[in-house]
This record gives sequence, structure tokens and C-alpha cells, in this order.
Amino acid sequence: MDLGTLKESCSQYNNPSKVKLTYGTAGFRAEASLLPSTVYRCGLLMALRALKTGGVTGLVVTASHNPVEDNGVKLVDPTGYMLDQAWEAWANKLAAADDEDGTCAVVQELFQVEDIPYGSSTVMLAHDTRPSADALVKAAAAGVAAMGSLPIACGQLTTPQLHWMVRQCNAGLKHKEKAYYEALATGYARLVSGHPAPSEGLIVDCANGVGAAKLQVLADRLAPGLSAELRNTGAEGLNDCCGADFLQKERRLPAGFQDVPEGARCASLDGDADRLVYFQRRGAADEVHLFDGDRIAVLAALLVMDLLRSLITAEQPPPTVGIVQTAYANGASTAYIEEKLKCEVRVTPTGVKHLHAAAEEFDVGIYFEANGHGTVLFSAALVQRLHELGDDSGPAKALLALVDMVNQAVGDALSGVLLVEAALRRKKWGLPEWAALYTDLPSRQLKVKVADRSVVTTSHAETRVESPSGLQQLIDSAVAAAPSGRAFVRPSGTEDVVRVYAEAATQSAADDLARLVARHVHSIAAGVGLSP
Ligand SMILES: CC(=O)N[C@H]1[C@@H](OP(=O)(O)O)O[C@H](CO)[C@@H](O)[C@@H]1O
Ligand SMILES: [Mg+2]
Repeated sequence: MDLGTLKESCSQYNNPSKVKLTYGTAGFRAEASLLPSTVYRCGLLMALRALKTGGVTGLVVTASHNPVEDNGVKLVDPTGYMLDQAWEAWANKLAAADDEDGTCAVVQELFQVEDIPYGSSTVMLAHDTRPSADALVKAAAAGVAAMGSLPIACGQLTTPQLHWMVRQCNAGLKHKEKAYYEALATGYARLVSGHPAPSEGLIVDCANGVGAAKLQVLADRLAPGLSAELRNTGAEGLNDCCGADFLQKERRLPAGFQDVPEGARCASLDGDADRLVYFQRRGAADEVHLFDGDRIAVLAALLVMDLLRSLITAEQPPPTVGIVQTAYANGASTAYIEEKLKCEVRVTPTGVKHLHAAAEEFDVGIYFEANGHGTVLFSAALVQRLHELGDDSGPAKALLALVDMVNQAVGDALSGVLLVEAALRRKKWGLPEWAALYTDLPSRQLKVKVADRSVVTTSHAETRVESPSGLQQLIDSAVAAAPSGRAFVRPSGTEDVVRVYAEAATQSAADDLARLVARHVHSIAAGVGLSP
């Protein structure tokens, strides 16, 4: 790295707005025009991270399910997982630097404190379909190049595709986009072989995002093994009244689905295709029956546990299976997992980085946020055991197919579709059987705008408020008055709001509880605008 070149390059990406962005639940996010300096500095950071680890890192320009005017950046470690949490502080420090001198000073400090060797590294870059992508990818590439490292532009990809590619590349395995489809498609074909396809195809809401084109390639590759009709595949209308986040929060039919028949099996991706929910039209109006991340986790657990059962022998301890959720998981799903599946449940704070880390502690760690972001991780020890059992065991072969098909780096809506389709197909189930496992408790989520969301701090996996003082007591008494009530609040890490979640025995009780708690937040935490 040449300091003069670095300083000259940094001066092109100073932050004129003086808005200091911070690394949130999944990286940086903001209105796109505020982002160039932050994305440039993320390019610097990921080149440094690659030098430190000796592996290839990744960076995806995306704001996921947020509006099209927003953009953001997600950072990928050489493992294919999200950036090591210990480095988030460096990301913030770089993003907060005032000018080229400040930026260079942080880079030098990073070299020193993290004991990073000088040299050249490689960073893979990708982006979703947002119009602001090109300028931001250019900024990221300039940051990587300013460190004397090599940016590899991988073009439009879903976020999980880039995570997968980084992971494969560092493992010395085939890692091109083509290899991704190959791995998923062959895994799926092996898993469903001998299990007839359902008579009805799947209808997928692609949120007018990057997942549309990518899922089409996968579906073509699988034809006739997977019959999928893709909708909301346009260049306009990203996440606008459609997509997995819309479905999960609004619980109504997305745009372009008004004509689907009542029983049809439908799924929805988000804007960067790392979230997946299934749904079914209910009644004549816009209402839907939602099959959220919790329910996908349960279905995945049923599939895995069925297959593992036959591997249990007297000689070896049974593989450990755990399901990781957040406080947003519907209480009925948690009860079902603990009482019926007899499976261990761990609860972590919101954000895949937390769930992923907890899931790694099991031989099979199944993690899903209620919003549909999650995957199934298999430990290296279990994978080795499955290979040893090899061709003699049908279940071992099916489990190995799952390992190939289910993205081991991060939650992936495309591999998620295959997971759900394969599980239903192997069980000869349609949506009614899946729905019948348990009944969701009515719930409601609200957002409250406050002057400064950082005044709200939490503990106990975000289920208790620590500050402002007095707020938790008010939430406790509201919860105590609601039949089977549960509620919590936390500051969002991706939007400028405090989120409220409430659950109760009836929908109107959940609605009332959420509203009451939202009012308490508004009055105690300096709410902006009218009280909810
Ligand atoms: C309640 C909710 O859905 N929160 C989402 C949302 O985070 P917040 O910190 O709540 O804004 O975006 C994250 C990134 O996509 C996702 O991991 C998380 O689950
Ligand atoms: Mg997303």
C-alpha cells in the first residue's frame, strides 16, 4: 500500500454530509446518496480483512427489503459468514472519519493494532438491482484498489450467492455462479429422487428484485423437477407492496397475486433474496395465511430429524439438533419445538450474525428469524460421519444432498425454496398438513419514531428494557393485563425506529397490547409526532 496513493484516493470519497452512519443489524444502510464515502471505506476495510485472514472477502451493495431509494452494504468474511463482529467497531471508525487524513489514520491504526501484513488481497463485489448500485460498486472497488488489492466485480447477484461464492472460493472449491446452481440443483434432485412431484406448481413473488432472474435460472435448471411460476419479476417496483417483508409485516396478498386461487402454494422472496416466506390466499379478500420463518424452521427440523433417526446407533452419541430463534418467534412455534419435537431452542438477539453463531454449536443448527431469514448448518464432524456411512445409507445420502442444497454460508431464499419443496414432497404434504402442525398466536408489530432510538437499551436477548428507566415496568403491567400476553421493544438496527412486538390470545388483544406499549415508548423515549 502506498500512503500517497491512498490519501489521494480517499480524498475523492470524503463525506460532505457529515452524516455518520453506523454498522447496524446487517451492515450499513441509508438513503443511497449518503452512502458513497461509507461504501468506499468498506472497500478499504474488506481489503484489510482479506489481508488479515489470508482469504478472499466479499461485499454486497444492497438494502435488502428496504425501499428502492435506499441502499446499503453487507460485508462477507472469508468463511462466507457476515463480517466478524469484532471488526464492526473498525467499520464504524472508518465510516466516521472526517476526511482523507482521518481515514488514512484509521487504516494505519488497523494495520498496527490488528497486526496486518502488507500485501495484496482480493475482494469479491456484487450488487442487487437498485439504480444506485453502479456508483456504489465503483466506490467499493476504488476502496479495494486504493489498498493495492484486487476488486473482482461479480455483477448482479443475490446476497446469499455472494456469501456462497466467497465460502467456496476460500475452501478451494468451484465457486462461480454456475457452480452455485449446480450444487443446489443436484442436491435437490438427489433429495427428491423417488418422491413424486406435487400436482400443483409453486407461485413465487420475487419482490421485483434480483432473486427473480436467479430463481428463473435455478427453476430452468431443475425443470421439470420444480414447477415454479415467477411473478413480480420486473425492473420497477422493488419491494413495493410485495416481497417477504411486506408479507410478514402486512399479512396480505402482494401486488400481482389478486387472481391466485385460494389453495395455491405461494412463496415470497425479499429484495436481495435472503428471506423467504410461504403463503396461501385465505378467503376472498386480501388476507393470507402466512408460513413464516418459524414454520420453515419446524419443517426443516422434521425433515432432518426423520433422516437422523436412522443414523442413531448404540456406539455413537446421537447428533445434536438445535433450533435458534429470536424474541420475534411466535410463541406457538417455540412451544411446538420444545414440547412436540423435543428439540432444544436457543434465543439470541435479532440479526443473523447472532443466530448463526448459536447454530454452529450443534451438529445440525437450524436458525430462522420469523421474517424468513435463516438456514440449516451441518457440523464438519457430522458431514464426515455421513461420508463414512456413504452409499450404504439412504438417509446419509439424503442428508449429504441437504448439505449441498442448503446454503451453509447464510440464509438463502433460493435454497430455502428447495428445502421447503423437498421437505413437503418427501412427506407427501401440501400446505394444509404443514399448517396443521400448530396454530400461531395472534401477534402485532409496530414501529415508533423517537428522537434518538439509541436511548432504548435492552438485555436478555432484547426481551427486557434497561433504559429509559420506568419503561419496562409499564410494559410489564400492560403484558400482565393482556390474556396470554407477551411484548417487548428494541431499537431497530436498520431503520430509524423503535420496534414493538406483542402477542396475545386474540388478535384484538395483541393489537391493543402493541398499541399500548407503543404509546409508552412514545411518551417515555421522546416519541416524534403524534402518539400511536
Ligand atoms: C424485526 C425484524 O424483522 N428485524 C429485521 C431487521 O432488523 P432490525 O434491526 O429490526 O431493523 O432487518 C435485519 C436485516 O435484514 C433482520 O435480520 C432483522 O430480523
Ligand atoms: Mg434481505
